[in-house]
Amino acid sequence: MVNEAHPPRAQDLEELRALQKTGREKDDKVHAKHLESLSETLRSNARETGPRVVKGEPKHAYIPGSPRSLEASGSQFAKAVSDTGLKPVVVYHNLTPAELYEKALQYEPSTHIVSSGALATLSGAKTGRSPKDKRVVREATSEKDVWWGEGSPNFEMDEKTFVLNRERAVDYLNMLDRIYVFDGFAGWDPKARKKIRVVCARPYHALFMHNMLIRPSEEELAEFGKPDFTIYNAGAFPANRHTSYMTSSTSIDLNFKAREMVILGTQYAGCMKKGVFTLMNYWMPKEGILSLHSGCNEGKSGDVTLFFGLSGTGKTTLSADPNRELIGDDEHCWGDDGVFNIEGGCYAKAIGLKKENEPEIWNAIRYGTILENVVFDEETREVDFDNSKITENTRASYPIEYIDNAKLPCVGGHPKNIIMLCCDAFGVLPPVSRLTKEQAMYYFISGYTAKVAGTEQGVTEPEATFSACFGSAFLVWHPTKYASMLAEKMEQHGTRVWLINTGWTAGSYGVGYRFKLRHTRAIVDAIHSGELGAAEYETIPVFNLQVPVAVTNVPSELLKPSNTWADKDGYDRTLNNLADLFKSNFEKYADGGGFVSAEVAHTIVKSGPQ
Ligand SMILES: Nc1ncnc2c1ncn2[C@@H]1O[C@H](COP(=O)(O)OP(=O)(O)OP(=O)(O)O)[C@@H](O)[C@H]1O
Ligand SMILES: O=C([O-])CC(=O)C(=O)O
Ligand SMILES: [Ca+2]
Ligand SMILES: [Mn+2]
Repeated sequence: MVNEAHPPRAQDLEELRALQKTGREKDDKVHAKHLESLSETLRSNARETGPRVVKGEPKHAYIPGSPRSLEASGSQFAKAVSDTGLKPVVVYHNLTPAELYEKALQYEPSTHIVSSGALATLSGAKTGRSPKDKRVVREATSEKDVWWGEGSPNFEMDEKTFVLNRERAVDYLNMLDRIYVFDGFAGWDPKARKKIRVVCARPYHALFMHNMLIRPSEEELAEFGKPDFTIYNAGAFPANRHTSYMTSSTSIDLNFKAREMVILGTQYAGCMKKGVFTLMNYWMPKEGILSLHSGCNEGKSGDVTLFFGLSGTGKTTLSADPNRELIGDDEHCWGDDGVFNIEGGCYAKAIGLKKENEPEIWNAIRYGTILENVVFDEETREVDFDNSKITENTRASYPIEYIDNAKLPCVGGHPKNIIMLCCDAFGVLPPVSRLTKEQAMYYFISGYTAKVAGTEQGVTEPEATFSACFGSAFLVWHPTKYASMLAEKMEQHGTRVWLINTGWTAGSYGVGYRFKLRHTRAIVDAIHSGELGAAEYETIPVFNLQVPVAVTNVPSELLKPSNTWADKDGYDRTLNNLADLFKSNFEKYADGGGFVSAEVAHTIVKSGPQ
């Protein structure tokens, strides 16, 4: 029976659908300004003006003779269009997560919704950063500031080659049916923040930067204007291997003078966030602000802690603390007013994630969160966080406010404590030590961690990594520039420094085991409660590190690794071997790098292992 009491409000389906959505009047002037600015961003080097940029679905942008109409007529020449001047570019500017979900699900075959509501996707062949393919343009305005040569992460490129790669990326983007732009900020201090524009081909990349940058308000977006820096992400398109300097089909190129970055041949989203970080590592020290690869949180009394550490050492895991407000998990600046986060979101390692161990991160994995390269059940859409079939480096990207006790805005006072994290797979460094000022410099410049050599069967030898300032891959200036700024700030604010090993004990990887997360957390709690500031210490040999005799909720025998090794000779040998690795790594800093005197450098060297 038809219910005549409720006659339809619409006469046909189209009318019915029109009733479904409401919209607000948009300011035409703001709209036109955005289109003009987007067109300028997409201008190729070879043209006076940018392409015709339109908003809305491509069908509205249909023009006779365009590649679309050729495509519609079944022409085999559909894709063979060289004249981008006649092709309109449909640009989606600062879409909301809901809109980006829809685009991703519609156009990206590898993108799915999982049971928590998060968006699972694949980054393609590259599932981690490509530091060897990162290049910095050598040009007059920045040349003298940049750390070049041996040990530096900044492989050079000339301006001409950058233009070639930029053109390749821009042409690729202009030929697509639809592209995505996200405008946002880097840096929570309004005085220091930079306007970042990301142009990309994949909705997933736009959602990633929506999560990772600081999201502008409607007013801020209306007044955004010219960006300070633009990222062209053409990651699905390879670099031309015949171009100078290209060592592979991947190329990530930074140009400080042009204020641009070009990504070719990698879709791993982390490249974009660490590109922004590299930029800040160049710009911030120029303004007297120290940028750091670190997590950050704040206690109830307003005491701030920075967590330094290389990838996988525990910055994200340990900065998420139920008793403390999260300021950020990966990139911070320390200026005259205190600290501020660079980012608007977190990028957590997801491998082995368990609700019991990391409830804050677990709960952040929901609608709006991107899950990169995870494996899930085809029917139930339950994620198997233990599965590393695609990569060990599975990741979750979410806005910082998805962590319940995040502090917004993400700023804090001057740090009371600095915790330097390492994951020592050799199993010889103590779970916690208190560092002197000189030791703090030594361990900061050394930037030690040791990874397990690989996930292959039978490979048990850990591999030591020394990465200056716990993030050499992202540095622009010489490491001693950051180190001398850190020394000055710590001195001025009386910051205490601790070294925590979140890695192995009772033997190297393969024999011993990784410190339990609950023990590491108990150590962090003891630092924050003041317990370790007042504790009794003894000094262990070779590294001359001061180790507490007792820590609440940590078995005392764990505090000195020599206690936990069954093979005592093996312990001594491994300890001395690691000391030698530290010493030979530090040789290159013995002269102070021009930023600290040779005399100061000498006292720092003396504080390392002997
Ligand atoms: N004792 C421990 N302390 C800290 N983390 C531990 C410990 N034991 C295991 N882990 C695991 O180690 C990993 C630490 O990774 P985390 O994401 O915190 O690294 P990160 O320092 O933030 O690196 P990145 O800069 O790459 O983001 C997590 O997967 C965590 O579950
Ligand atoms: O940059 C990335 O891809 C992840 C990260 O935080 C790091 O490696 O330090
Ligand atoms: Ca992290
Ligand atoms: Mn990081």
